[in-house]
Order: sequence, then C-alpha cells, then structure tokens
Amino acid sequence: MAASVQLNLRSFKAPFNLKPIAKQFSRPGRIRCAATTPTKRYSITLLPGDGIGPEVICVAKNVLKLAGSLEGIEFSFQEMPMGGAALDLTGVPLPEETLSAAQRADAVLLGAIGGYKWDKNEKHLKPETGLLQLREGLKVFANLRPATVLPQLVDSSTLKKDVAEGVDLMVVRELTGGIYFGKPRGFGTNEKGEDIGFNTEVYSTHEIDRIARVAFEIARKRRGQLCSVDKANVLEASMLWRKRVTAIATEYPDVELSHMYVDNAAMQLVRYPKQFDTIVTNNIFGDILSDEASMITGSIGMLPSASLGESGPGLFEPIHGSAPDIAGQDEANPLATILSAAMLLKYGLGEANAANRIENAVLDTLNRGFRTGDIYSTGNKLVGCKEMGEEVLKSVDSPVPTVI
Ligand SMILES: NC(=O)c1ccc[n+]([C@@H]2O[C@H](COP(=O)([O-])OP(=O)(O)OC[C@H]3O[C@@H](n4cnc5c(N)ncnc54)[C@H](O)[C@@H]3O)[C@@H](O)[C@H]2O)c1
Ligand SMILES: CC(C)[C@H](C(=O)O)[C@@H](O)C(=O)O
Ligand SMILES: [Mg+2]
Repeated sequence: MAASVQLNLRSFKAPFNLKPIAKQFSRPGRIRCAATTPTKRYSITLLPGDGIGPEVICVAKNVLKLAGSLEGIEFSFQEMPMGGAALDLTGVPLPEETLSAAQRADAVLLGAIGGYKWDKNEKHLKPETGLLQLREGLKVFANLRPATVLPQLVDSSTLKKDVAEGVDLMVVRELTGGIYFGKPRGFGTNEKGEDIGFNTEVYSTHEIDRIARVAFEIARKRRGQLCSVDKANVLEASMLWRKRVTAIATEYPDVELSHMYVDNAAMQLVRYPKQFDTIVTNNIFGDILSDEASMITGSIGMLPSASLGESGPGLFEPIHGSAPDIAGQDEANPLATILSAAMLLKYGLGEANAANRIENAVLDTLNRGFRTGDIYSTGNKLVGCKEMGEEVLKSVDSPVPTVI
C-alpha cells in the first residue's frame, strides 16, 4: 500500500505559465466518443534505441499503459527505430519516418541510444547525432532534469546522509543551442600541419532569453531561487548569457537570482547541494552537471527528464545512456524511464492524476524494499529490470493517495 508515501514532489509540478508552453499542460486529449465513452486517446511515439533502451522502454510502456487506463486514458503506441538500431536498419541514425512520427505524436518517449559498435562512425552516422537531430527537429529547447533525493534512497547516495538528505533541485538545461550545434565545427589542419578538431559555443539573445524565462517560471513555482551557471570569466558566449539572464531577472522580482561559475558549481554540488533550488545553464554544462547531480540521488538510473518546446510534442527520456556494460542482462534500473513517463503525462499531456499514480507507485515500490543493483543497499530486495517493472505495476494497480 502506498499510504505511507511521503515525498516532496515539487520538482514534478507543472512549472510554467509561459503561454506557448502552457498549452502542453492543458491539452485535453481527443475524445473518441464523448457521449458514451469518456476515453482520452493519445498517440505516443516510442523510441527504444540501443543497449538498455529497449529494456527500460518495455517496462515503462506497461506502466504508462496501466496508469493511463486507470484514469480513462488510452494510448496508441508507435515504435520507431532510432540511434544505432536505426543505423543498422536504415543506414541513418534518425530516419525521416522516425522524425515525422515523433512530430505527429502527442508525446515521445525515448530509451537511450549509442554503443561501442557505432563509436567509430563518422559524425553524421553516430547514434548521438540522431538524438541531436531529434531534439532539433522537435524544437525542444528546454530540458528539465529534476534531481530529488528520495527518503528511501538516502543510503544509496554516494554523499554523506546529512549532505544528501532533502536535496531537491531542478537543472534547466538549454538543449538545442550552444557548442552542440554551433558553427563552425569540424576537423582541419593547423598552420603546423597538425590535425585539429573544433566546435563553437554560440548563443543568441533569443536563445538565452527563452530558456531564462522558462527557468524563472520554474523557480517561481519552486522555492524562488535561480542559480545561473556559466563560465563568464572566460567565454564570450557565457558573458552574453550572464548579461541576458540578469536582464530577464527584472521580469521576475520575486525570484532571487545568483550566478556561479561552472567549475565552482560542480564543486558546490557535492559540497552542499541543498543550496540549489533551480539551476539554469547551457547545453554542455547542463549535460555534465545533471549527471553529477544524479549521483546525489543514488543513481543515474533514477533521473528522468522532459524536453519541451514552444509547441508540438515533448520528448521524455531518462538522462542516462544505453549502458552497454549492463545491456541485455536485465540489470538496468527502469525507474528513470518510468519517471520520465510520469513527466510525459504531467508536462506533455496535462494528465497530472495519471502521473501521480506513477510517481506514487515508484515510491511505494521503493517502500516495499525493491531495488535494482545500482541503488541496492543491505536489507533490500535485489531485483532486475523486469521484476522492478512488475513491482511498479502492482503498486500502480493499488489505490494511491493523490500527491499534492
Ligand atoms: N540520451 C541518451 O540516449 C544518452 C545519454 C548518455 C549517453 N548516451 C550514450 O550511451 C552510451 C554509453 O555512455 P556512458 O557509458 O557514458 O553513459 P551511460 O549513462 O550509458 O552509463 C554510465 C554508467 O551508468 C550506468 N547506468 C546507466 N543507466 C543505468 C540504469 N538505468 N541502471 C543502472 N545503471 C545505469 C551504466 O551501467 C554505466 O556504468 C554512449 O554511446 C553514449 O553516447 C546516450
Ligand atoms: C548522447 C548525448 C548526445 C546526450 C547529450 O549530450 O545531450 C546525453 O549525454 C544526454 O545527456 O542526453
Ligand atoms: Mg548526458
């Protein structure tokens, strides 16, 4: 039973009132036959990808399906190839059919992509390039990566209990700009005839302003503190970042803004993570800091994410990768993907009740002592990916209190 479930799920509350993005939270769903069957129907594009991707997606799909059905929601799932799986099948990491299926869907749930097999591929034939093309193609510029230390998992944190306990932060990562997409980039030769590789960190005012506004909106709905992380002591793109975030702050007098250099932020995250409420940062710093933040919570296998744009479907994925070292062994922790499905319901479809069912079920499963290897501590029940999924399904099925 989930009656004892207690958690500050602040990180999961719909964070925006930005008008364009807010549409995604209130999307009513399509009524198939309103008079007699109040079933809401949504189409979900599933992109299992590579490595542990298909394992965690299989589990999360079942959880999504059950939580939806208990709230009168029916899903039609369309599974499409992506990443290495798509390379093997079609020769490209993001086939046009996959992108257009994702664009047409109500929401997209991705497992993970990548693996040793494709590591030496040319850039345009890497699974990771497909992921960047997908994010760009869906125009999902705002990547929300909540990191919450669940009371049940304090002992799984690599940090001391008193440092980890109560951590509840949100990394707002800019996702479609910066060094990942900047030009020029490529390979060449320098004046000494040596090979060089180069990338460009570039941000425009527009790109910074829109992600800053998303972050301020989120901070406003959380504890009212926003820390902008940059490298403005060295990088021009960060100098503009700091200037624009400071300018946008005037629209949010109720939010307390601070700035921090990324090297210090990396250190502060393990020194005293409770100082952070909402962090806003660029694409690459957000990638790195969110992996770091995940370990405070116990495992990278716990962290979900939501990537949202101004319109169109959101993209929901765990922050971890394809974990080739444990792929195919039923060892993966599926909770990050299950919690990403909860974010899909809440942020992508505006279905907060079904999302709460999933979040509560995850807590209930942890309360009942089930743990995959990455979050295992003595006295708990060690299970694999599939069994963890089955236990979450049992918890979804039982009555759960609504989380406020
Ligand atoms: N969004 C994505 O699809 C994504 C994200 C990160 C990395 N990648 C790709 O994944 C591949 C592997 O990258 P990596 O090893 O640097 O990162 P990774 O996140 O795949 O794995 C890092 C470590 O965390 C563990 N881990 C990750 N997810 C786990 C889970 N759910 N349960 C238990 N343990 C888990 C792995 O076993 C590994 O030891 C690379 O090809 C990389 O490009 C993809
Ligand atoms: C696989 C890679 C392109 C991706 C990123 O860097 O964004 C991953 O690390 C992530 O965090 O989703
Ligand atoms: Mg990453």
